[in-house]
Amino acid sequence: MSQQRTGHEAGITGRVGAVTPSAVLGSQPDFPDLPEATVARLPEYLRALHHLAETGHDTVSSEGLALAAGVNSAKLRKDLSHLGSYGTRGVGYDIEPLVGQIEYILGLNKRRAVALVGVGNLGHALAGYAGFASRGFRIAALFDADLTRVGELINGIAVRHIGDIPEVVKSEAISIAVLATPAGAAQAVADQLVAAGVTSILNFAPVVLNLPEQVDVRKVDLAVELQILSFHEHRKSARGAEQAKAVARGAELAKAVARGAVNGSPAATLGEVAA
Ligand SMILES: NC(=O)c1ccc[n+]([C@@H]2O[C@H](COP(=O)([O-])OP(=O)(O)OC[C@H]3O[C@@H](n4cnc5c(N)ncnc54)[C@H](O)[C@@H]3O)[C@@H](O)[C@H]2O)c1
Repeated sequence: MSQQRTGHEAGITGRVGAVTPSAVLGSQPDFPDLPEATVARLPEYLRALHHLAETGHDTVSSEGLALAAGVNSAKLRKDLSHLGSYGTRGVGYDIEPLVGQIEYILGLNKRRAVALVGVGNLGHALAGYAGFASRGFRIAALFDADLTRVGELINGIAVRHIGDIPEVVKSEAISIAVLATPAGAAQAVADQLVAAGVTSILNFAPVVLNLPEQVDVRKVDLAVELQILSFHEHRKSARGAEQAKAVARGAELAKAVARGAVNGSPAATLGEVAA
């Protein structure tokens, strides 16, 4: 699933100084100079590194990590060099410190409380997803406007009414919210969340949110992903058709050459085929 920025949606866009391993792990953390595409790949490296650590590895080569993360190894080396991590020739990267570095950069060294608004089909699935906890997030609150849903327990968390957003966002120190309401309700709910103190929103509703500049919004749209795959399918079939035509033309050409060789006038027959 890819995530897209729309309108003023933001991520880490600025290049805000360099980082060294000691800056990451030391007492005076500085913030790294990271292109946004690198930021988008860091979670993949982290996932792959966790898996490698769980399967008993202490070190990994750049090729091994690139393969596990599904990226090109030159890109991976460049990304990790932004963190001041260059690996050791012949050994590769030490997994544990690299995990620490990436977690620090992604702000995952503390578990973040997340609110989810709109506990319908999608919201239920998200609220029940165990993967958030293992990746550093705690679903701290669930909200819905439908009173019949209020009080329902999902993974031990009771659904609250959206009227409780200000109180709960404050008491649970929530800065990130996931929006899974119908499109028509999304802007008003986002405004409520922001007024309560939320500063980052993961928006699943198919609508562009208009929010203050300082609020980071990421949009997830599976239909857009399918449309992109549809483009690739279309291109493959168009190319396939062209290739089939080229093969047919080649076969005609070969026949013409053969006929010409028999008749003694290949140039004329080649001209006929080309036409
Ligand atoms: N991004 C994606 O890939 C993707 C995939 C599926 C669905 N969606 C979108 O996610 C949203 C939810 O889809 P769904 O199938 O779960 O819908 P749903 O109708 O099952 O659930 C919507 C929930 O939002 C609640 N709600 C309505 N107004 C609200 C408000 N003002 N405040 C709080 N809660 C409110 C409803 O009571 C309901 O529980 C839709 O916008 C849908 O288009 C996105």
